[in-house]
Amino acid sequence: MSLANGEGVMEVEAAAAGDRSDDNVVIHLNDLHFTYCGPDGLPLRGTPPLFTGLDWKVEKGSRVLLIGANGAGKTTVMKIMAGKHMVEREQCKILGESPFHATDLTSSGRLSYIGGTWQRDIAFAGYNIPLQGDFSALKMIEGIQGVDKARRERLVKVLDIDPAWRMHTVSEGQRRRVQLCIGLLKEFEVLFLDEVTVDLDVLGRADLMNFLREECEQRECTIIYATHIFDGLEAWPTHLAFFADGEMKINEPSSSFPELAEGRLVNLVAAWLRDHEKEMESRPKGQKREFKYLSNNGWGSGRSNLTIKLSSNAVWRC
Ligand SMILES: Nc1ncnc2c1ncn2[C@@H]1O[C@H](COP(=O)(O)OP(=O)(O)OP(=O)(O)O)[C@@H](O)[C@H]1O
Repeated sequence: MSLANGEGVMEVEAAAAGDRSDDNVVIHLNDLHFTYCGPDGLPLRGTPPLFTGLDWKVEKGSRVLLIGANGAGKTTVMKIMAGKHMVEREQCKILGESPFHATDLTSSGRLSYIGGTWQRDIAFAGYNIPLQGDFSALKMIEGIQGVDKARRERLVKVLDIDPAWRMHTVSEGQRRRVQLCIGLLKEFEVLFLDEVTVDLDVLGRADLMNFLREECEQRECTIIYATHIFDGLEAWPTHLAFFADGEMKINEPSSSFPELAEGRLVNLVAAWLRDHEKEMESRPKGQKREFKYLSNNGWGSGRSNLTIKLSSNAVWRC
């Protein structure tokens, strides 16, 4: 670029200003494209891509409530941001790095993802078997190396974990508490929480949310929390993000919503969902859409959860 004319100088200044305004951005989705693929690694024919150019920036220290209807794509986008699905490097940056490629982000604990139930696939036993075994909660928790002892003790207290619990006899809620403790042991910089409070009792949930809020305030870490349970959450988020149709429809600071101060978060969310439903209903039906698939995002947790929609399933019968 030539700096000889005034235009060039202005362009450089504008670029520098843009860089500066991004200094605090820790989560950056930039024209994100994503499609779930079939067993052959190709997009399922006729299935629309989930994201076709999703942009999102989140600043350091934010606590974002990620809101959206069932199937909107919250889990998928969180998994992409947690490095569990491969996308092009430039399309997803967490703490300045591509989370799929920069494995040190997750191994160091700087980026933590806690979601789903705590399950694994076990040969001959089946898929999604809850993690269990005749070992104690303490053994699991102490198995995580490089953790500050005071932090560990605090978390065990906050989550009200009895170190003597045997993991094969605990309830769902107790198992969830141990999962949360393990996910929070390291001092994360960015945390993705995907509907993890469903099994917690009211006090357990309140204590956890207070702990997370303190973490953000004291250490300036960033949390994205996807949930459908909004009771008592009004004072927690710094931002609300409403996600629908593969787009971030609303992404605003909490101060923009008087409903929060009035304790009516659930009404606000219900209105967004209803408006979106109406918008979908008013769209012309039966229109054939052309889909453009930009990249293949092959990760599928070791097995296919997909419906095979090919015209022939001969391969699968042989
Ligand atoms: N492994 C998969 N293979 C193919 N499609 C999938 C897979 N996982 C999810 N999907 C589809 O992607 C879409 C988004 O799912 P996702 O789980 O991200 O939504 P969500 O917003 O988290 O929903 P919920 O609120 O119900 O948890 C859904 O239409 C779902 O059917």
